[in-house]
Amino acid sequence: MNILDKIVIDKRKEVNLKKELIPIQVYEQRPYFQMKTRSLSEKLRASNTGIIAEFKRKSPSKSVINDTALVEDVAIGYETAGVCGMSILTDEVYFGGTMDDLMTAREHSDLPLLRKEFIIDEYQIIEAKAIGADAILLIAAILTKAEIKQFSELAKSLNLDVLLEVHNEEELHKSIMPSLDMLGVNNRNLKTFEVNLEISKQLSALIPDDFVKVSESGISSVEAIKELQPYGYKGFLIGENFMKTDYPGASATQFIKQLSK
Ligand SMILES: O=P(O)(O)OC[C@@H](O)[C@@H](O)c1c[nH]c2ccccc12
Repeated sequence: MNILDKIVIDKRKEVNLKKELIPIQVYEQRPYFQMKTRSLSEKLRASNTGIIAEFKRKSPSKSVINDTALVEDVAIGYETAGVCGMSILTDEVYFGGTMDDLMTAREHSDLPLLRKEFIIDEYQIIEAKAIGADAILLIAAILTKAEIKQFSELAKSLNLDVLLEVHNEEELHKSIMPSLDMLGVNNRNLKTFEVNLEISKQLSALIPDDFVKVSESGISSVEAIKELQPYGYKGFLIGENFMKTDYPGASATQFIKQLSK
């Protein structure tokens, strides 16, 4: 069994348990549930840099990346750096994130916030809105076409932006539908952890122009972004390159300065 299959099995158990503890109606009463959301895709479209910076403590591929940085410091740092949005892992078992991380970032910043989660149930989308997210990630590798449609339409009805992530042509073909805002190409194969930026280049021509194109993972230099921009990419999701440093916000500031030159 690959790691992605394992994560999904655990996630189903986790969500089923949570559903019994916290009914959806409770989430629908939360103040953030009524909050006006900020559009990540519009911000990317209007930006010349397009950085989505991630808060990631650890990952199955790298183990610990940063276990001392505080999410509030990083959120403020990223916002000061001028990123377009912040991605926050809320998976605890494999990525060391929590829903509290997202709520803390929400309290300290006005950035569009992407809930980075393995979404396999509508419940997690309601939850995302209730904790203050502006956008959700959907991963084509773990969803059927019908689920992608159902989940993205629910997200749109809550005014959440949708970033749909693919890693190959087959996933891309089953995913293209009007209820998505952003199409992300993950340069990392979630089953083998192999990273290759060429995947973004190869798939770019197959993504219709109505979607904001995002290149995800393994981006560690300004040069890499300059290389991807001619392929139509407007968004760049960067985690480890910032998080592996002592001051992720300061690293993002340096990076964006260099990119805007
Ligand atoms: O740390 P990196 O290599 O810059 O990658 C960030 C982000 O793209 C990565 O964390 C990611 C992309 N898709 C995911 C899906 C689930 C968990 C994590 C991810």
